[in-house]
Amino acid sequence: MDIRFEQAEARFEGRTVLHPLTLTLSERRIGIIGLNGSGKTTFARMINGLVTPAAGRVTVNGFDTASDGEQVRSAAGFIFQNPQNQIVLPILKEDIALGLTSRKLSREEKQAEVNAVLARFGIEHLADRRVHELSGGELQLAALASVLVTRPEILIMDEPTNQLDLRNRALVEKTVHSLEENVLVISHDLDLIAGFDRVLLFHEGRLLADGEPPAVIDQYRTLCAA
Ligand SMILES: Nc1ncnc2c1ncn2[C@@H]1O[C@H](COP(=O)(O)OP(=O)(O)OP(=O)(O)O)[C@@H](O)[C@H]1O
Repeated sequence: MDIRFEQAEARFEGRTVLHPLTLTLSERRIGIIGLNGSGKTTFARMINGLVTPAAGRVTVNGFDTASDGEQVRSAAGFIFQNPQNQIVLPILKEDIALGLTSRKLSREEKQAEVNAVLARFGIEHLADRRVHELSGGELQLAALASVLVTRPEILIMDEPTNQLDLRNRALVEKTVHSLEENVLVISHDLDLIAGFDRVLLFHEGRLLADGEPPAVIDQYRTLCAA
């Protein structure tokens, strides 16, 4: 994984939401923290081209997010804050199969891929369930499965444990730690990112701290106490 921000800036309606930022990301587990409205989601969305820079550029494995959207999105999958927003079809296995549309696979091969990804998260029993009937934790795992079936190298997750009870939170945490993919996680759950390789702290649209979890988390606590 090679993600580069080169003086990349984000603006909405003329207002700078992320000030020009230059950095390279290559670590396997990266946490993104900061107060509400500090620019975390905007930063994450810039990585897979959902937000394109108003100035500067962002590249993923050498592909420019502004001009090579397709390559960028196939390398970097995004799991939204509300997973129900990204599930399109009513039955889980059909929704997951949708992610395989662009691959030239037979019906049987598609079925095998869907089964494999469901098994990976221990949710085979949910294959025929209606998505709107799933619990928050099940939905979170279903969203993971629907993105990972496309085999992205990088997985970006926006507050994956936010609405979960302790049990489902533990389940999603365990899953995040066991993923082979490179993972970037925006989270207010400091336990989740404590064991990560690198943490980025955003504040008022700027990168305030960047380093190993203990020091950056300490700085965040100081900021919250101020
Ligand atoms: N599409 C948009 N149009 C206008 N303003 C936006 C848009 N998206 C984000 N913003 C603004 O950009 C700023 C940063 O928002 P962002 O969602 O990146 O913050 P965040 O750190 O992820 O916040 P939270 O923890 O609350 O999810 C906020 O002031 C927000 O109102």
